[in-house]
Amino acid sequence: MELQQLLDHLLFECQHSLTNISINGVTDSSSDIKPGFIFVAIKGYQTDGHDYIDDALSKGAAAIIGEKDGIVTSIPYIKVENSKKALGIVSAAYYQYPSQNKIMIGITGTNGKTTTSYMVKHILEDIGYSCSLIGTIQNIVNGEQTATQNTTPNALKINQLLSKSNDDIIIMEASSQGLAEYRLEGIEFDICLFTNLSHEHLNYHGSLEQYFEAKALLFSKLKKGGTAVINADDYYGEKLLHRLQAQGVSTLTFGETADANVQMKDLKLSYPYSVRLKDGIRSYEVTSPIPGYHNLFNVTIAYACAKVLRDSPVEIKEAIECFPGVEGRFNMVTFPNGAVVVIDHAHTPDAVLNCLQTSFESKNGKLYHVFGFKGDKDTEKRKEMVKISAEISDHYILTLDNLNSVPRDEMVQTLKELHKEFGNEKGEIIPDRTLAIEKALSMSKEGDWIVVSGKGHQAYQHTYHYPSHSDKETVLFFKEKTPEK
Ligand SMILES: CC(=O)N[C@H]1[C@@H](OP(=O)(O)OP(=O)(O)OC[C@H]2O[C@@H](n3ccc(=O)[nH]c3=O)[C@H](O)[C@@H]2O)O[C@H](CO)[C@@H](O)[C@@H]1O[C@H](C)C(=O)N[C@@H](C)C(=O)N[C@H](CCC(=O)O)C(=O)O
Ligand SMILES: Nc1ncnc2c1ncn2[C@@H]1O[C@H](COP(=O)(O)OP(=O)(O)OP(=O)(O)O)[C@@H](O)[C@H]1O
Repeated sequence: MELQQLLDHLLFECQHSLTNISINGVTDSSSDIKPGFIFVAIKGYQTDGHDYIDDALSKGAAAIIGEKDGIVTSIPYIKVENSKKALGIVSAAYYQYPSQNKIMIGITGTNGKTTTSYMVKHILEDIGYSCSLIGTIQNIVNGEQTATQNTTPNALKINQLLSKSNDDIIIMEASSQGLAEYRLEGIEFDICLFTNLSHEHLNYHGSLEQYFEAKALLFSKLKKGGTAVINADDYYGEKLLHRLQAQGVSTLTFGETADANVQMKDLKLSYPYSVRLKDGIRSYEVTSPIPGYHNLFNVTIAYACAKVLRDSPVEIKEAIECFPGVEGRFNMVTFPNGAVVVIDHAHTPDAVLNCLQTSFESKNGKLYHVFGFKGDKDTEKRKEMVKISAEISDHYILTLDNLNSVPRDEMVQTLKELHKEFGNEKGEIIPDRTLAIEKALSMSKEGDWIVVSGKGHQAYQHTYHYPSHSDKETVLFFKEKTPEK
């Protein structure tokens, strides 16, 4: 492809002639540069891609894009305002704007993105579409699963996945960091979903308002004629709704609020969980295959999203009811003694509240809660999570989660302080996660529920007393060791 063609939508300065330069690929990683590539130098959190410009020259790059002034090279140096944004614009051009040729669904919100994305995929496949999925647990393209480092990968990776996909529809989770870091630059959507907004990632965004504005960026990427599907019960959902309506964007709302387009009525908050969805003059009772008030919302948003593409409520309802669930989202394991263990990814106060509340309403005995906090992440949310656990559970065990760069002793000290300040006499601290789970299990009896939250599908980052690699593996290991009654 001609270099000039790639730069069509980019604002830049360049001292070199840009004619007759052919580009064979785009990359922002010096290790992937091949002759004829354009190298986009990005200043990251760990490394500055501009330091690899000499490397790019020696590997035969045909042009460099960067945001630093005063760089002199023998090949065109294309100076832009923001390299991350430029990566999006250039990648979309190189892969010929693949998002324009697909039905694109983007999902944002604090909680429920992963669950909803899998549910939407399941429904749409059930009614005859093929779907790719880009999200937290994995990417699935043409039925092939690949590991992912980010919920929302960078713009280059997204365009590569889109151009590889032969599926009809792409369902993407859009994280606030992804949106703020221009990972969705150059991507357009047919349907954008807003699940909810609550306390999370404030270490990154600074305030709830800024966090909301990052989420709201997704909706500026709607194609002409696209639809925004919004939680009308949520304060920020309502704010977004008014903003989009003022811009003439087509919207579809859901929630318990009376004027929602898909109104949730008669919520049944015990097994079998169900909700009646009032959709215009029609009304459908839908049984949720996964427990919890929060999952009734996920069912509703998935219904509303599918309905935008195919107005077949009965087919959609039937598909929802046979949804198999998602790895690490309210996964229940029943022990021989009759206790139930729930493994859940809840790592925000709102998610912990939902997960504990659901377990509280389902238990027939005591409720135990094993949880911790990821190092380097939002620290402000921790006290709320401890307060909620102290309030709802009968006994909580604070334990370790991913430490990231935080030393173990420092995190244990943090747990002690949180326990002292916001917990109560019902709690204790067992740093080793596998021992914490073992302790909760040893206390449990028939009818008790044990919630192990925070990690869900994620593999352990550390080694513990028992040699397992995830909460699921730990729980199943103990289940195997427990004699049948
Ligand atoms: C803090 C953050 O956002 N980091 C993201 C960022 O990494 P970084 O800034 O550290 O990158 P870097 O290593 O400094 O490299 C900068 C540039 O130099 C280049 N480089 C680097 C080394 C080299 O030898 N040669 C070279 O060219 C790199 O290719 C890159 O272009 O850019 C990477 C590529 O896009 C991301 O994978 C990475 O996400 C990390 C893994 C991460 O954990 N991010 C979190 C904050 C995040 O984004 N989370 C959300 C989900 C949140 C949630 O809801 O739970 C997500 O979407 O994943
Ligand atoms: N609609 C919802 N409202 C509130 N909490 C929810 C909702 N859906 C799921 N949760 C809770 O949030 C946890 C994470 O759910 P899910 O993975 O679907 O969300 P997410 O937005 O993708 O989060 P992450 O990006 O961190 O994975 C679940 O394990 C559950 O405890």
